[in-house]
Parts: sequence; structure tokens; C-alpha cells
Amino acid sequence: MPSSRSPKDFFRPLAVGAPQPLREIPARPSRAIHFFDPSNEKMAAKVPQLVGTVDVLLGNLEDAVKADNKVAAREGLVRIASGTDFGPTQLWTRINALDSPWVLDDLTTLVPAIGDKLDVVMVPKVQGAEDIAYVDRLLAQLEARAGLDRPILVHAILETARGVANVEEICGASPRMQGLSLGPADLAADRRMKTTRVGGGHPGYLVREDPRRTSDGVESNDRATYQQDLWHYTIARMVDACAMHGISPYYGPFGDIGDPVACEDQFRNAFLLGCVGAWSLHPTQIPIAHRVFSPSVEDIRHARRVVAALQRDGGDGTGAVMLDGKMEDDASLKQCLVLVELAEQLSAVDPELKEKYAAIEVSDG
Ligand SMILES: CC(=O)SCCNC(=O)CCNC(=O)[C@H](O)C(C)(C)COP(=O)(O)OP(=O)(O)OC[C@H]1O[C@@H](n2cnc3c(N)ncnc32)[C@H](O)[C@@H]1OP(=O)(O)O
Ligand SMILES: O=CC(=O)O
Ligand SMILES: [Mg+2]
Repeated sequence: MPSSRSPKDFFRPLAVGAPQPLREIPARPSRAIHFFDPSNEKMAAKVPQLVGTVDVLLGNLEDAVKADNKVAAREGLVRIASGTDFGPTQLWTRINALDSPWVLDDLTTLVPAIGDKLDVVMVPKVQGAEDIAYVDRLLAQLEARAGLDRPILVHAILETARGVANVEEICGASPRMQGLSLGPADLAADRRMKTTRVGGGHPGYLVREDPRRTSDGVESNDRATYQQDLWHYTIARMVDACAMHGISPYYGPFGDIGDPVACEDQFRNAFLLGCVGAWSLHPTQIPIAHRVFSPSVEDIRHARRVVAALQRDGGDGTGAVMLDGKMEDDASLKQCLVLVELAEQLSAVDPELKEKYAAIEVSDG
């Protein structure tokens, strides 16, 4: 709970007439958050055909949109959102940074015009709870004036050293907080890391096998090296902070569009650590994110077998059993239920996955 508001006030609307804040953030699948620049005509033209093929479409107004195109991007997003039926696909936007000359107009334009269609506002370069408090109050005022009946949620990008230091208070700063994304490019710059990439690893960040000596005492030069994950620490902190506050963590961008293999690896590391999705910068990254952030048929089969084993003969899920030579108990059951619940949520939005998961046969034993 943030220190700036007492527990009794935490779920009160921040403006008279603003919608009631949510007590729980709905777990809507958001495996790929697909970025498009609404001022780019070619990209904008692709939005209608992307509806239904991706969990989230995000109209980006911040970095990657030229300064001269900021107004066109904002107006383009209003036009696209007004003229598109998004069906099951969520619509998000990334507004400009809170210290930029554009952000006030971003919010005061978007909320009255398309606030009823916007699910989530992504706020870049969040430094602390005070940034969320500012957006929270302003959104409440704008929602009240626009007569909106549901609150727009807020997603923070973790891309400054101070933001990382304050990650727990950011996650708990408002009932609007929906999630956090890692912003590896800005974070690297802010931390003065010596990298030049948008996410992903670096061949120089590695561990090396110890030297091996042959029987005559000569050192072998043949020592294996293993590239390490530059983002492990930050993602792990994000995951814990999000879990503690009941919101969702996401890996952010992977800039090497031409390297789908490394993109998939980076996304999978994040998935295994607890993230629910990642950004897609190019249409080719959508299927990668959907594949990675959907549990495999094998994982769901195993998870269902564990659930069945612990609930067999009226079992209540407690105790220990042996399955395939391994001990399963209350704790492994809970892990399996995470996967089973995710499969159910994904089945509700993805007919292909629904069919695959439904076809899984769970054998006894
Ligand atoms: C660090 C950060 O902040 S990351 C987040 C901010 N960055 C972004 O949002 C980047 C978004 N993506 C892009 O700008 C582009 O994909 C780029 C610059 C990376 C590559 O663009 P291009 O060189 O045009 O890619 P490419 O030639 O492969 O595009 C093929 C087609 O897909 C379209 N396309 C490319 N990216 C997208 C996209 N994100 N959404 C929809 N359509 C897209 C192109 O317009 C092109 O259309 P066409 O066939 O009608 O000509
Ligand atoms: O905004 C994203 C980043 O990596 O920076
Ligand atoms: Mg950034």
C-alpha cells in the first residue's frame, strides 16, 4: 500500500464523478503488445487487419515517433481508434514522457476522444510513485469530465535506475496499475551500461569455464564460454514487485528484428521467470510472442496430470505422490495450476489454442 494514501482512501475515485477504481486487475491475455506509429500511414493501414490476430494493439506516441510527427500521431490514433472495432483485441497507447512538451495534450486529447476504447495507458520513464499519482489524478479528472464508466488502467515502463530502485512503490501506487514493462534501451542509457542494443544479450557479457590442465600440466585454451542474460536481475525484481501487487510483468522490446531466434530466447527467459508478454515492434514478432507466452501442449498435459494425481480418489490437493519417478505435492500443484489457469484464459481468446488444449488426453499414473 502506498504511503501517500491511507488504506481507506486507496480505492476511492480521485475526482468527483470518476469511475470506481477496480479492486482486482482483470487477467486479460496480453502475450504480444504490438506497437504501431499512428502517424505512419503504412503502419496505420495495417491496424484493421491486425485486429483479432494479436492480444494488444498499442498506438505509440513516444520514442520512435519523430518530434515533428507527435501531433499527427496523436490525431492519427484518435482517427484509427474511432473508426475501428477492436473486438477481442485490447487498445493501449504509450504517451510521451511526463516531462515532455507533448504529454498533457496526449492525455487531454485522448481521454475525451477515445477514452471509452482505451484499455491501458503506458507511461514511459516512470521514476517513482509520484509519477503514477500525477497520471492517476489527471486520468480521474478527465474520465469524470468525459463521463467514462470504467477506469483506464496504467502500465509503467521500468527504464531508469531510479524507477528500478522504486519498483515496489510504483507497482503499489494506484489501483489503476495494470503492469510493468522492462525498457532495456533507455534503462541501459540511464545506467550508463556500455551496450548499444535495444534489449537482448551481449557477446561480451559471459562466464568462462575454468582452465583445464592436461596430464603434463599444460593449460588448455579450449574453454567454453556461456553468454549471460543482462536483464535477469531487473526482470526478476519486476516479477516479484508485480506479483506482490497483483499486476503483470512484461519483457519489453527486442530490437534485432532480423534475429527471431534470439528474440524467442529472450522472450522465453522472461516467460519462465513469470512475465506474461512482451512487445512486438514488427509484425514478424507477434507469432513469436504468442508462441512463447502460451504454455506448450506438453506443459499443459503434465500440469493436468499432476492436478489429477493429487485430486485422485477425492484428494484435496495436499500430500505427496510419485509421478514419473518425481515427487509432486501441494507446491508443485500450485505451479501446475498457474499453467492450467493460463491455458483457460488463452482458450477464451484463441480458438486455435483452445482446440489444442482441449485435445490433450491425460493418461493415468
Ligand atoms: C526502445 C523503444 O522504445 S521500442 C518501441 C518503439 N519502437 C517502435 O515502436 C518501432 C515500431 N516498428 C517500426 O518502426 C518498424 O517496424 C521498423 C522501423 C523497425 C522496421 O520498419 P520497416 O523497415 O518498414 O520494416 P519492413 O520493411 O520489414 O516492413 C514490412 C511491412 O510491415 C509494415 N510494418 C513494419 N512495422 C510495423 C508495425 N510495427 N506495425 C504494423 N506494420 C508494420 C511496414 O510498414 C511494411 O509495410 P508495407 O508492406 O505496406 O510496405
Ligand atoms: O522504451 C523502451 C526502451 O527499451 O527504452
Ligand atoms: Mg524507452
